[in-house]
Amino acid sequence: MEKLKCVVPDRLKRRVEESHVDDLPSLSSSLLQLFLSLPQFHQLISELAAEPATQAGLCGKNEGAALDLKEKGNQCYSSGDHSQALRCYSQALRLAPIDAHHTGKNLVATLYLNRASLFHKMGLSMESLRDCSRALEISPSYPKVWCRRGKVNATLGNYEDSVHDLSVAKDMEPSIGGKKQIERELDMLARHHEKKIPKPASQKSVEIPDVPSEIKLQCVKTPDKGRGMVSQFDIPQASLIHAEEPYAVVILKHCRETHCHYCLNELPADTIPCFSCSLPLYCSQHCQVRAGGPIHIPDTMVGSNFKPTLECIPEHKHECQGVHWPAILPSDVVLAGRVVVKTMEQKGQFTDVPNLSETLGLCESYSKMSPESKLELHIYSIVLLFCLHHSFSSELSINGDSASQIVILLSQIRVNSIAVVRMKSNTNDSYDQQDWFQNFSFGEAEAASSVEQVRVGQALYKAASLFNHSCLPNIHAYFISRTLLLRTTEFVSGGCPLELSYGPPVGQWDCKDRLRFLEEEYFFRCWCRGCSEVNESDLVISGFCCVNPNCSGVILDNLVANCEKQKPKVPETISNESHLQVHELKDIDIKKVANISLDQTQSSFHVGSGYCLKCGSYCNFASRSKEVKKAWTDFRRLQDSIASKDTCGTNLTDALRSLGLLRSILHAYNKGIAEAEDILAKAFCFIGDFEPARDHCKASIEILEKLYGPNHIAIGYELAKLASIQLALGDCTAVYNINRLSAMFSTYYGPQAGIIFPYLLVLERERSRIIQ
Ligand SMILES: C[S@@+](CC[C@H](N)C(=O)[O-])C[C@H]1O[C@@H](n2cnc3c(N)ncnc32)[C@H](O)[C@@H]1O
Repeated sequence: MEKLKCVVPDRLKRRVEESHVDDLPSLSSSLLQLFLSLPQFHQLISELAAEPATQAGLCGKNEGAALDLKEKGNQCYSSGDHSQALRCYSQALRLAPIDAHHTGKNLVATLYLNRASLFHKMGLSMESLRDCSRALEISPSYPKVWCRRGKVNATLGNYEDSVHDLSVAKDMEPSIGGKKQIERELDMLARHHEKKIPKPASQKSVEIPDVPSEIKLQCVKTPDKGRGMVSQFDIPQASLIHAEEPYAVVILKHCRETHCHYCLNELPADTIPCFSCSLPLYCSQHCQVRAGGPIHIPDTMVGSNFKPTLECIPEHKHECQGVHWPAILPSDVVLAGRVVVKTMEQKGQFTDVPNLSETLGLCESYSKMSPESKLELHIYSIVLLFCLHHSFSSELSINGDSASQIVILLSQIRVNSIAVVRMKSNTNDSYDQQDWFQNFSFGEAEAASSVEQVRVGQALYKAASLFNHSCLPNIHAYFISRTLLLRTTEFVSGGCPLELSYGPPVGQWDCKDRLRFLEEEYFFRCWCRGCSEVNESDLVISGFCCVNPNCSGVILDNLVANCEKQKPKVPETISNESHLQVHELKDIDIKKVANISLDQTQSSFHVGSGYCLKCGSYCNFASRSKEVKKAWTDFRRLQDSIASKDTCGTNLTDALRSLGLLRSILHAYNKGIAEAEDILAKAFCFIGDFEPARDHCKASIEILEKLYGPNHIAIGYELAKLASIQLALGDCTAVYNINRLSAMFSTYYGPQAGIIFPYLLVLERERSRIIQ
């Protein structure tokens, strides 16, 4: 990419810099001419798009490597290194061509059989059963697989299935010795079969609820946010208002080895690879078929030139010929490829990239992008066009019009695609133990109740792209597999905009940071209520306290003050505003003073770095900031000592002293104090001193309630930690906090709360135990 950027002459770079959407076809055409004349461009395309000449390519199948891994897996199995054996077999499955044979057997079927035997040995019977069935689908006349599946079914208590499988194995087994061995298995099975054990429950499948028919949404034109969605009628809090499957989706690179490339859920141990390339991994055949297409394999294909038959229009199909580009190009470019292919297939035309703006109806951001980003879009659009020409349709014309359509699409993806996230949650079996809370570890509770969301994919949802952003959102987005669900987090009256948060909301970041994030990521100046009206959270979140001990005012730094001054609307009444976030600030008059101070026509106060908004007293902001920075080194040290499981005696004392300092310098609701209190809670839990841990956790929550409002989901995660500490202390007030967090989670996630956040179920079980 950098090499291609460098060869673009300044004259063309200037054209890119000044270009608008209307200029794109001729500009794309000029860039295309340029690249076509460059040998390094052709070299790049052949590396990305040509099928690997040798089987050793990055994404191609590789029989030799698969056989080596199979051997290594067998050795590890024999020496008892089960986890390494599993890695070897799974990697071999990824590399083995579907038509490869070894010692007269299909290699893939043999690998599934070997992995099934390993799973059986490891006690993973369901995984073993699934692998046996996969092997039989490929090679239905493989007696060893029938025999293994018979044994696994016996372990699972599936008596009839077991007898059936072993009987088939016996009939197929060519050797007398082998037949006798299977007969012995059958006899043993009959002796041990006293009573039939019920089959284990099949894998959990999550129902996606329907949006109630009375929820009617409308797309309207707004004065400063383009189109937006509103409700036609009043909608109660916690209502599901929208559910949508993605138009296209792609897994992020860092999740390729850990999450299913189709549904984006975490991978089980018995992963399934793609039949045609070595890139994707799937959690089930269901996902593999949807992504790569079903496969029908005759058992009699030894030595034949077998090519798998791919049916329907699976999304990975055009990328899966062992070519490198899906592994190398950025995720949003691969996503663009999927969108182009899907659109062309839907239209049934394969020569020109269709007019995507018309087809998708999404807003674009091209003109607002930096010259550097624009040039990147142009280069990627041409590269992608060549890759699609090679892997998808050789009829696809390579011209300025098609390339410019892809430039627009890439700019649409920048502002309309949604990150698919998963909650990082520890579903450790130890939660099932009765005495878990007696052996409580804050680290475990924190991992379990972690607020951390991991981005696993990037997707385009056509209808959901019409929802605008607000830093004070009234709807919440979450995912079940790849389905996007939107739920109201408050009562929304008919005609009101329905807006979700594209980034950190009010309470998490101050206004200047939010504005910068939205400008950089989505190219717009946010005009939501949180960024256009003064709110208390933004004033105090990074504020300092007044030097005057009798004043409860707040002192802002220069950047925050400037940002607040630019808010065009300062609400005149404070107490009657129903939507205000912070209802019970002790020093509510900060807001009144802020309103006057920030409205420069009415105020004689200085609003700038170092002046108190309430009394106008001045403090040396720079020197106080330095003290705060220094205090934070103590908290970092404490965090490090917890992370390295050191005893933190002096570090804890230093951090406690620094908390006092922070409290004397920062405003009482500064987010930094909440973070410091949280670290202290963790440290006290670490040393098993739960009472101070509880107090620090509560102190942190009190501040967060002021910043986010009392019912925000961010408080829910903190309440999960507090309730865990209270349970460890045998403190029954945990019940109150569990009730609160249950209510919060069902507002945000409805009946799926326990799936999204499994730790909630653990806490609810504890609550039932206490109440009984
Ligand atoms: C995903 S789209 C939302 C639908 C869009 N308004 C439309 O007409 O298609 C995102 C774009 O909407 C606009 N937008 C969304 N929220 C906004 C806000 N709070 N303030 C200003 N513009 C906003 C921006 O132009 C942004 O790039």
